[in-house]
Order: sequence, then structure tokens, then C-alpha cells
Amino acid sequence: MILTVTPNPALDVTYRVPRLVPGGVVKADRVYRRAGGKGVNVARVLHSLGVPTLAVLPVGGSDGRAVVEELDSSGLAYQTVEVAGPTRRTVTVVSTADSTETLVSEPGEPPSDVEWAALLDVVRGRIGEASVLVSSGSLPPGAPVDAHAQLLALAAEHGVPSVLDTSGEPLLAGLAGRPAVVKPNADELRQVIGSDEPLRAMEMLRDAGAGAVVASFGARGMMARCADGTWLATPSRSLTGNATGAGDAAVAGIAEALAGGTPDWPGLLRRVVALSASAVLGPLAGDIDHAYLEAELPAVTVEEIG
Ligand SMILES: O=P(O)(O)OC[C@@]1(O)O[C@H](CO)[C@@H](O)[C@@H]1O
Repeated sequence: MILTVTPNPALDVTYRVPRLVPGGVVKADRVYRRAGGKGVNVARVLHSLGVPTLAVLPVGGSDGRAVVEELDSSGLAYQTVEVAGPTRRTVTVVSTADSTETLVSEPGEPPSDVEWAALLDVVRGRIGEASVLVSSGSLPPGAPVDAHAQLLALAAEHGVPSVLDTSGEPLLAGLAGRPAVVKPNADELRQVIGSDEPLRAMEMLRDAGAGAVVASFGARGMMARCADGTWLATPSRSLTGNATGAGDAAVAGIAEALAGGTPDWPGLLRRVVALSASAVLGPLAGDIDHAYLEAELPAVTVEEIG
């Protein structure tokens, strides 16, 4: 199975509104509440593709219980660590008139040293069953900045390749865990070197410990850079929908490819671009449109660059 860890999960609340008016009052047509956080979304996408997964996450308080209830009803395999701090919420407002998403994200609660050690213990206990480890998302305040590196090190001890999807300091510190692949987006790449030079930022991430970098550029597609070369993949068209979670669908595709052994990079990139696009058409983060995925796969353009 593919083991995903979400150190800072959330109860994801999504409001669908006719139009978001800053400073105004707007009534939601639809309200969704589901277990979220990037690693949970990755596990959800993989589960919907029929890939065995295990989502590992801390939960606390009444929203933590809501997360567990929703995981039970979704059929995802999961293992939780009880923590004292309440699970945070994220709120996404999807405005149908102009197809925009606005995300408000709570920071989360600091884990105690004992709680953090318990999360590591769960991963240590299950990593032997995993083909790939995915460590995804932000860290709660007060968590060790090298938290992702600690998780990736457990995978490395078992020869299990890992995928890292985070940003800022946790990304840079996480590279010490030598992930097989990191998946930054354009903003995260800019943060890495402080300028808009994606290829240079990708190379820097590889120099600092990543085996390969698969970077997402929204509707412009994705780029992969590894020892074998650099490729750009472009979707057939830009879509409107809910792009929240499109990056998690891409991470699911990367993990799925790594589970099959050494990836065919152009093939991997084609699939992750199609997966990302199909996630935009899914109503919520963690959903994909399976019919669109199949239709888009042959339509993605992949070219080797540089
Ligand atoms: O705050 P983080 O951990 O970076 O991201 C959390 C989050 O906003 O990202 C997902 C979409 O990728 C949402 O479902 C989720 O709650």
C-alpha cells in the first residue's frame, strides 16, 4: 500500500456560493464537510483509483471526531493518533459565477513531543507494508521544522521511496530526508530562490536532496526534472471548477508511478497532468472526474526540454 502522512490535517469545509462579494453577505447553496489535509486527499484519490492506501494523521477535539466519522463513511483505510489540540478547519469558498476558490486555512495546534513521537511510531510500525511514503502539507505550529525529514528517514531505513509536498522552511528542511520526488508549485519554487526562475529553483531542490522535482504551474501544466532529463506536459485545455486539491491528485499520480518501480518520466508527467485536470472537475479536494481522466490522458502534450 501507499502510506500517506498528514502532520496537520483539517476538517475541510467547502461552501459553494453564487458569487463571493468581499465585505458583503453571501448565502451558500451547498456546504460540504470532509476529512482533509493534503495527505488525506492524496489517499482519497488513490483509493478512488483502486490503489491500496493507508492515511496516517493526528486527530483531536470534536472536529477530529468529525474527521474520523467522515473517514469511516468514505471507506479510506486510516490510522490516527489522538492529540489534545483540536483538529483545525480549512474553509474553501467556491464562487460559481467567476469560478474562483478562496481558501482560509487555520494554522493548527502545536503537538506535544509525546504526540509527535506517537505519530512517528505509527509510521515506523506500518512502513514495512508500504511501497511508497507520501508526506504532505503544512506543519502545525511548534512541530519540528524537520518533521517531514524525520518521516522520510523512516521510509529510507526500509528502502521505501518517498514523495514530499510542502512549502517554505519545512520543504527545505524536508530535503534532508532525501525524497525521491518533491512537488512544489510555482509560488513555492519562487520562495525557494526568491525569483521567478523555475528551472533554477528545481535544480536547487535536486542539489539539496530531492531525486526529482515535479512542479505544477496550474493551467500551464507541469514540469519534471530528474537525472534523466527535463519534460514539460501541458493539458489539452484550461478548465473551470474547483482547483483545490489538484496538486494532491498530482502527488497521488507520482506515488502510484513510484510504487511501480523506476518511473517512465514522460508517462508519469502525462498521467499527473491528466489527474490534476480531472481533480479540477471534482467538486471537492480529493475528488477526481474519472471519465475526464481517461479522455484527457491521450490529449496531454509532453515534450522534452533543455
Ligand atoms: O495547510 P496545508 O496543509 O498546506 O493544506 C491544507 C489544505 O488546504 O490543502 C488541501 C488542498 O491541497 C486542502 O484540502 C487542505 O485542507
